Amino acid sequence: MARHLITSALPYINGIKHLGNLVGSQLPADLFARYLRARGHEVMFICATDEHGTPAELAAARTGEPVAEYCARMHGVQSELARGFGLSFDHYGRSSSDQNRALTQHFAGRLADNDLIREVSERQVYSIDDGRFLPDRYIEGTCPNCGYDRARGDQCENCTKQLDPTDLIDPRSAISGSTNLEVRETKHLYLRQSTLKGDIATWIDGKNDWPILTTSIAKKWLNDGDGLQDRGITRDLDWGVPVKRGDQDWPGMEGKVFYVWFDAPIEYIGATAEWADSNGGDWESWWRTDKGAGDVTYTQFMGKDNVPFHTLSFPATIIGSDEPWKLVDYIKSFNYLTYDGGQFSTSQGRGVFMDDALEILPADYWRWWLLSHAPESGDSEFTWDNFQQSVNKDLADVLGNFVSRITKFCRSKFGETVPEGGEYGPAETALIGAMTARIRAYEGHMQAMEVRKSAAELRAIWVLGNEYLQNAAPWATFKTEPEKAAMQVRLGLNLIRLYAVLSSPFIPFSAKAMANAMNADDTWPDDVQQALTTLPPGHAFTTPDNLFAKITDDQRAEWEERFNGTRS
Ligand SMILES: Nc1ncnc2c1ncn2[C@@H]1O[C@H](COP(=O)(O)OP(=O)(O)OP(=O)(O)O)[C@@H](O)[C@H]1O
Ligand SMILES: [Zn+2]
Repeated sequence: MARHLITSALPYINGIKHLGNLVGSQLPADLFARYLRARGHEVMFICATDEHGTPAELAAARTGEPVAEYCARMHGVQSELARGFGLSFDHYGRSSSDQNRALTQHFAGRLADNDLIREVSERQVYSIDDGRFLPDRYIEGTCPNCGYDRARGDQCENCTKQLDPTDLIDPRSAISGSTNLEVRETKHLYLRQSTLKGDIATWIDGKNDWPILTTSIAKKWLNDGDGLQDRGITRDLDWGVPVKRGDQDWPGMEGKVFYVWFDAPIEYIGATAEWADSNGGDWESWWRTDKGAGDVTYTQFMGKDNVPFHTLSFPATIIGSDEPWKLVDYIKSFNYLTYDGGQFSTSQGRGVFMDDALEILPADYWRWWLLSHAPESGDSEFTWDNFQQSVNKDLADVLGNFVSRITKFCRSKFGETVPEGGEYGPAETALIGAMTARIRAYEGHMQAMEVRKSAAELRAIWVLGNEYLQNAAPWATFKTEPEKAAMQVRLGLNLIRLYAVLSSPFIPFSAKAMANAMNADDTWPDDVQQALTTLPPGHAFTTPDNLFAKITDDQRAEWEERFNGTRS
């Protein structure tokens, strides 16, 4: 048994996540966590909402709630949806927690002690009417690059150019619209990442087994242009972790908070501390190599835009602290899922969002499609047509049909108990051989986090059973050799149990329904031949309702229409 720490990129708090967010981080992390648990490993699976930063404040301002209340409410909404999708977090925390606040201040203090923080005096736009600075998205104006008149202080959405608030032409406050602005001097803390460049480069260079997507992004930021740059880690905002040096005040930094990207990854640790505080566990044994985390394997999951922060900034914080914190061992990154010829977009409400998805179909339908089409080697596209085909073929025709045929046939001829009699012949021996080879391949892909290959292998395992059933044809055998038919059905019922165990990381709800129907445990099939005798003659089962309903053409057309615009 090994110990595995798994984290998913933190979903941002300002709204409900879309299917792209789900398949780019939380869902594959859940797949891996469920697989490792099924193999008997000790797993700590952590996620949390990322709650600081200007988009949260602006979203709260739109609903009229105080930002802390807005975040608490949205955390509740996201937790509920996570449960609905079967995301099996050991803890789903909040980056605004007391634990994260203390840890963030602690890291900043350590970095300062190690001379890795410098103070920079910079010019920022100040709104006289609002009585505050206007960082990032708090300011809008005309883009100096393309002339778009609603560019934001951090980026122009039209031409994607990264901006500084002082670059904007005709700037105005995003809060009040006021143009009564001036540029004022303000002091900020910068993390001296450039000093750590050598250490980080050496660390990345040692990661030969990481996905190329991960290392290529890291190396680009490390080496392109002037190389790794120092980064501002504070902001003139109210909402966030107050700037402190450990538990001491930081002279000159009064009223400022840490930048959201500084405190968000620290919340992986913070959320584990939250877990420990509510469950009585030992969080340090997962994170401190001097306190038991030496044997932990740590894997992170995220979409490609989050890679720089996880390969450079967060490691700079960890390495720079010069304390024995656990560094990530493997970063599984994803390309983007696109929606029907365009991008998923939270700000524009484009695509399918987690709440709507669960309203129209059960979670397993989405889990299966998303994981079997995960954007691993390149972007992948969601289309309703592809979704319908994949659900109908893989889930309904292959798996669902197998379960239904075996159980219904058995019930009609032998009753709802596993029948006895008959001996394996060559067909069964061949099946067990083929099944064993495929299951071992499946394990290899799952261990390597090859999500699509794992899905393809699982599907092939389902197909093997279907082909066996088609050839064995117990409904025909029964007429002349009832004992042989009994053996075939017994094997089929045991295959259902086997499928429940193997499929549970992908489709946990349906797997549970299958296991419940078979009154079976969830022991992993280390020995396939033996696993197929788990349900002995006389063992009672119940015939499950149809596991999967097919998506009709009418439904597909209706949903295509319903989700082809944007939602507010
Ligand atoms: N279309 C996508 N496909 C795959 N992963 C995505 C996609 N969009 C975002 N992600 C990933 O989803 C995770 C959660 O992201 P987050 O909640 O911060 O939203 P985001 O990146 O701001 O996306 P959006 O701008 O669409 O709201 C991150 O790991 C991010 O990289
Ligand atoms: Zn522009």
